[in-house]
Amino acid sequence: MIKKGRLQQVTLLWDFMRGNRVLYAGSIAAIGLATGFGLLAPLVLRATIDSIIGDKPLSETLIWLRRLIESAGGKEVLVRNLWMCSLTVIALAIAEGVFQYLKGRWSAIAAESTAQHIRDRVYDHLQHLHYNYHVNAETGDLIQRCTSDVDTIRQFLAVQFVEVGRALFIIVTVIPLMFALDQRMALVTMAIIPIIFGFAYLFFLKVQKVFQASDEAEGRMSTVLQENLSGVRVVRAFTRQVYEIEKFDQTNQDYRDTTYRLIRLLAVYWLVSAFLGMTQFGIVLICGAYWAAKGLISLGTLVVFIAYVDQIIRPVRQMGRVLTDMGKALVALKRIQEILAEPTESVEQAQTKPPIHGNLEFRNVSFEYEPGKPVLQDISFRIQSGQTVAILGPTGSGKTALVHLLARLYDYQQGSITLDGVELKEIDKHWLRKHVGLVLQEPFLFSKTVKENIRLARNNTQDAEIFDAARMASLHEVILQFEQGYETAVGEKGVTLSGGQKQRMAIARTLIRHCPILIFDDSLSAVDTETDAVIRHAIRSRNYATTFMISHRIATLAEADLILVLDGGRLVQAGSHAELIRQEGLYRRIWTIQSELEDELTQEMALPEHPQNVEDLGVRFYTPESLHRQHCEV
Ligand SMILES: Nc1ncnc2c1ncn2[C@@H]1O[C@H](COP(=O)(O)OP(=O)(O)OP(=O)(O)O)[C@@H](O)[C@H]1O
Repeated sequence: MIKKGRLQQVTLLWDFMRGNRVLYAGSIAAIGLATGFGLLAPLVLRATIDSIIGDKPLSETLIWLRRLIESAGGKEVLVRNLWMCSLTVIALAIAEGVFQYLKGRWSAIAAESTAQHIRDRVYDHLQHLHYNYHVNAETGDLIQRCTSDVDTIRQFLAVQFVEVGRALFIIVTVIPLMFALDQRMALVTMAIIPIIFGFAYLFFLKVQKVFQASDEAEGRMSTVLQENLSGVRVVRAFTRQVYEIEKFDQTNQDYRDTTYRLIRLLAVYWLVSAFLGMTQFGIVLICGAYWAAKGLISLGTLVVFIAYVDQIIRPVRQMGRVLTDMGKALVALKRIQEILAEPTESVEQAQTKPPIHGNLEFRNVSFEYEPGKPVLQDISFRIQSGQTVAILGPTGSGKTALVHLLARLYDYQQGSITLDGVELKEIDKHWLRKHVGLVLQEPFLFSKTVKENIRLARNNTQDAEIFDAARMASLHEVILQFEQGYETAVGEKGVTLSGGQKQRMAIARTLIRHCPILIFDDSLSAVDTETDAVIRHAIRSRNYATTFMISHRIATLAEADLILVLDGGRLVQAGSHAELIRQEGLYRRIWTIQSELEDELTQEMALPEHPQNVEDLGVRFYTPESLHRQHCEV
């Protein structure tokens, strides 16, 4: 009985084959015809040996062969023109070749098209999965599923799938034909076939597990490789090369070992099945020769059975390979099915698309990523459209979580958030995200030009608008200094740019969207204090958006209309800068430390013997915010 999981995979494969099923059917028909022509040639030889060269009556040959012989002028004509028999055999071989070619061509086209269809579908599904899925997914493993797993399915469909058609064709044609020719010889020809088939099936069961292990080992190796390449700068900075090399070596070795096991198993399979096949051949030869010598079968019949034993053994031996590749394809299908089974971001019915101005109210909002582990608890505050809210708090206090809720990247479990009076959960997610500009903590730049990277947020943005946004992000002058200006290519993740430049580019990219709600998640951390102020003022003077600003730098937060101080997921303080420095609490403590450090720094820089270059003072390393982080983490 087919297991439920396997049935689902077969159903999925059938679904993937949609649009190409006629081609698959065509290629199965072609392989059937090719096999058919291959089977006819020995029959022509038999008639030639037994009834044209020999003296067996024509009545003993198959009816259609008799007709063919008669239409060619009968035995007398053919015995003088044996080349006609040879020509028939050659014509049959050509016909077999043509249909083999058609089978190969059609199945390859269908398989390529199916693979394209699978990749499209998986990619499309990945685009619609929940944000959290991508946060937790291993990119290397996902890439492997979208590429090498799809290729495994493609190979199975292109080569082995139609082989099943050949095997079926042989079962329904050759076996009855053999019994019609000679029952004893037919039984002898099939004596070992069940053993070969049983062995192929056992091998399939064994090898399937090894294939899965090999596939998983490859996935682990790809993940290590991908993570290492993405984080190569961290690896270098922490001189972790040796550790990373050892880690890669380990996964690489695991992959090699499982692949070795696989190769060993395959080698054993081909060896044993070849031995069984040759034994079967030997039995046919010995019995056939013995019965032919005794006159129980004709020489032509012996030739036919010698040809047929090979015709049968080849696909039966191949069955092991077919089943193995099918096992591999089923494993690959299972891994693809796992992605497709992941629920996409729910597209709730009757979601509203209200005009968005940016008046927000949080009422007793609580949120957890995982059940039982609250990240935000009982958060309440209210802000008007166009106001700026600053969020301060120790690492892990829930600042990012709070702004994630605003874009509905996650939904809160308790309380209520209203945007312009409408409950946030009732607003269409895509509509909301169109109106919320989120600059992430770690900006990602694509391997495109500077201009393309900024335009990414809005396709039809005019150059003038891009320049304007870059000016607001204090980036325009910097870009103009690049050799090719806005046409400069930035590598994957913008390796040619500094951290601050990347952050400013991400800001410019968000600004061109003119969203009524803007969120800067610690997006100015790599920018120096002065540029930070310039950017903030430019944004404030030109934008009327409700702005959320997460930062560890008091100078960045001080001008906000409302400052929220989070600690352990709770809102411990809220108010303006003036109000908060009058209160005992986290905000005043951080402000005091940062102010003292700033003063010390100013004094030191004023001393003539000290270098004037801020970088030389190591200021980036000892900035108030880095000390604040240490303070907050205590
Ligand atoms: N996808 C996630 N799944 C489960 N837990 C998460 C997830 N993302 C964050 N967390 C946890 O939620 C808590 C709050 O994280 P959050 O990123 O909001 O903190 P933060 O205040 O922004 O910190 P930082 O200043 O370091 O950016 C942390 O304990 C973090 O480990």
